[in-house]
Amino acid sequence: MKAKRAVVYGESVGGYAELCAGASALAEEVIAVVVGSADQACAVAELGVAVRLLEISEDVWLDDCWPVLIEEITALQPELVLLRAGKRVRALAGRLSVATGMPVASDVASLAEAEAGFEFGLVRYGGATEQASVAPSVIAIVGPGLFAPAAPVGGGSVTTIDAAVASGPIRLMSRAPLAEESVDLGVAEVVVGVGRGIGSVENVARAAELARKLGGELACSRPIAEGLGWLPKNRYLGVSGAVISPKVYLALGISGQVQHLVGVNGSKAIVAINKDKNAPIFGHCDLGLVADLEAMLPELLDKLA
Ligand SMILES: Cc1cc2nc3c(=O)[nH]c(=O)nc-3n(C[C@H](O)[C@H](O)[C@H](O)COP(=O)(O)OP(=O)(O)OC[C@H]3O[C@@H](n4cnc5c(N)ncnc54)[C@H](O)[C@@H]3O)c2cc1C
Repeated sequence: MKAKRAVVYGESVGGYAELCAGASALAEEVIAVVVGSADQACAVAELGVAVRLLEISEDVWLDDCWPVLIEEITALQPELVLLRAGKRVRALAGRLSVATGMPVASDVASLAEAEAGFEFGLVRYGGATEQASVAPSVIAIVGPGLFAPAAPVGGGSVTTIDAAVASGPIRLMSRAPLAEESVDLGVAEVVVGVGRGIGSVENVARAAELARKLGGELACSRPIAEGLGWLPKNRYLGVSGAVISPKVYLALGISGQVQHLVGVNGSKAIVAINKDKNAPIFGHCDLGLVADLEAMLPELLDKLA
């Protein structure tokens, strides 16, 4: 049976589009809580949902908003809360769980209606297995790609939450632009991932060019971002990085360890190029090419010129 009410919190409009689609399949009423500006709230309302907006200025520390948000969500008495996975969201989920008594399901791999509540699969052991659980109500932390995004249909509404945000012990002193450019790999339809087999910074630039020609985004395995520092950390995929589900994931010189695959095995198609025919990635891809990237990359770029 469908739940009566779901509340979603998605951080970006793309995040809300996915969560609203998932929530409306599972609950009769969907309410989106937005922390930010009226413009952001209107963009979310375009998805056809009721938005509760906590309007804040840029100098408000987001964590200070949690008490208001928690009070708001608790009063709404939802059976389902969907939170888009992100760095700050786990702290919100824990505090919300204490306030509402609802359990938190993090790393959710599947979510469906059950006879009395919800049945969800949780990623375990770095993606090696999935554990099924059932609960009458749940706060689910959901990564990109679990639900196909809802298209804007209009007809939503925006109501402002009338509450003051009190300053906590941490004060926001100033803001500076991020040194890393921001990227939402979760919304790209084509992702080109480079691993250690890419071999050089020059080849990373070639892979970036390939991604651009394919209309996609460039991503990588963890060692490329954390060890070699050839790409920023927000571009690595996997259990400790971003999780994607593009139409096509092109893995270049990636061995296919489970920690990486957790981030990409929601892709509709995985195409892999690796010079080692025994590389584990070949056991997980739809199309595999045993080839040396030193020769293959220029050829691919040439073909797409
Ligand atoms: C707790 C923990 C968390 C982790 N989290 C993540 C994570 O989130 N994401 C992640 O990616 N990793 C993660 N890792 C690391 C993970 O275990 C692997 O070490 C990593 O994914 C391997 O990266 P790689 O495939 O780029 O490199 P390698 O395993 O070194 O593979 C390189 C591949 O390139 C191929 N190759 C070499 N030269 C060429 C060439 N010229 N042409 C074609 N192919 C070539 C080789 O045959 C090889 O298969 C984690 C590890 C731990 C312990």
